Amino acid sequence: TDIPKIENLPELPGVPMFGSLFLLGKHHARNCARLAKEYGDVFQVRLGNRRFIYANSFEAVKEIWIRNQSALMSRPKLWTFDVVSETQGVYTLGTSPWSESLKKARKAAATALNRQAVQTYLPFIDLECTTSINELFQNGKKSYDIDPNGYFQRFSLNISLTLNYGIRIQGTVHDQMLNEVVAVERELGNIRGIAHGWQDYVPLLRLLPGYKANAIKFRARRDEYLLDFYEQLKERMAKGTDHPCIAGNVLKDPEAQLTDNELKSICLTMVAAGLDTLPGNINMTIAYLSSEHGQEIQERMYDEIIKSYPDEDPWDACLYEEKSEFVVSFVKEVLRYWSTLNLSFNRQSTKDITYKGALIPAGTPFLMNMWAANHDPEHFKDPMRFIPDRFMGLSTVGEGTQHFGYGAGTRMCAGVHLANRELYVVFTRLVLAFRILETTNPKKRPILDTIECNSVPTSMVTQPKPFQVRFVPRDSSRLEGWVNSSMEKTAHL
Ligand code: HEM
Repeated sequence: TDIPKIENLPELPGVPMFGSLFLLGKHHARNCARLAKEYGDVFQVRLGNRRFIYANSFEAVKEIWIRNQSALMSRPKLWTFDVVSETQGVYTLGTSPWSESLKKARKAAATALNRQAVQTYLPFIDLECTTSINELFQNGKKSYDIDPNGYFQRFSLNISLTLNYGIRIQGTVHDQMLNEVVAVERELGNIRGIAHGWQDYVPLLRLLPGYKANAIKFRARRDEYLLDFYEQLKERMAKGTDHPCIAGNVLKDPEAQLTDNELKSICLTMVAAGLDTLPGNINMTIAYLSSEHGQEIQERMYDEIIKSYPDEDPWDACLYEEKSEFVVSFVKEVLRYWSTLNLSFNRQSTKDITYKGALIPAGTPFLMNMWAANHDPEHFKDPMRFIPDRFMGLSTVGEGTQHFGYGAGTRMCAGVHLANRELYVVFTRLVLAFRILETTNPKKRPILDTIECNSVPTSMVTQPKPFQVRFVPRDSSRLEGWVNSSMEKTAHL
């Protein structure tokens, strides 16, 4: 292995050349959680010729990712993803190893995504959320049974495009560009999945045709739409019709502190970052809400929302203030329960770390088994149950990390404020607008197991297997009123 065996730290059994790849199979998260019962919650694993440290409990993640955060700031490079980034010369912020340049680009992105900045994006959340709910409403008139996937992919992508380039996809969920971006980013997400490509760990496999060609093909398709978005922005700037946005601000500022590659890295990140994570959470939660327990949750949630906004219109007010403690707790439970990035993004240490007597040298890659930490029975009561009010009574400040849905420590998700507000608004409005029911066709019903629901188990992010639910408007004329008022308010965007 690249890193020699670490003393005083359990190691999973393996075979020559492949290490523990066969043992871990496609479901690293669940298999490691099982193996942790035998080998301890932190162990070393040989994946081909690379050595990784896996952390599989809430306490272990807290110890390594939070208490040792200054030592865990980098990301390892993997062969296939390197091919994707080869000619472009840039990584997304989430895949970049630590460097001064990354620090600058990350700071620029973090400023554009901080709590204050998110307040200025509320009209975009209003527009995109209304567009998706309205399309569900209109399509529901033809058939109540709908697969919600595309609706929230467009929601997420359009917000990213608006923030970054000042543009949005105007089409329906069948729009060609939307589907191209979703398909390509999904494949790139697969490539980044730790369990996906054994060629990352077994160099001999790289000689087989296909791996490199596939990565290059998807990289080329991504380059094409990134260029297209960039050109659209430049065209608008030339005509003076551009909207304020991250890329535009950098381009217009003669003293911009960012290089071309740093800007490119931000653009790449913005397009990719929320595209699967956010819809994965929304869609699996819609699936859950259609279940028997989901019916109870929807009724409680509806009452709680109405109670929390007594003198205001909740459709509008939920944009500005997260007044319902129940919905806030529900959102946290969504992130904990589904753990859609079930192995988070891997990290690499920049300094030695000592863990329970084991000296782990700088340069070692680490994997947070987010799924295992978020379902750790030592930390969470009934971890396998979805309990919407689980986090009620816990203040958002001073209670430490409550779940690891956004990772932890120095390289924690930079989009957390935006994502939290998006989830709060989407769930509040969905419950105000509809009763989400099970479809009458049993074959189209969702799989609700947090691991089995994933159509590509080796991917980086959970991609729900296709399913349908019924969206039945609670009150069509009220919903029409809400849609019309939001559309009027956001018409200028
Ligand atoms: C529900 C939605 C989301 C989830 C569950 C999620 C989760 C994550 C996780 C687990 C990481 C890795 C953190 C770590 O290494 O500890 C991450 C990184 C990141 N996320 Fe998110 N994310 C979401 C939405 C977003 C959005 C909407 C954006 C921005 C538009 C965003 C921007 C980023 C960036 C820039 C990083 C890289 C941070 C770094 O490496 O320094 N995320 N996210």
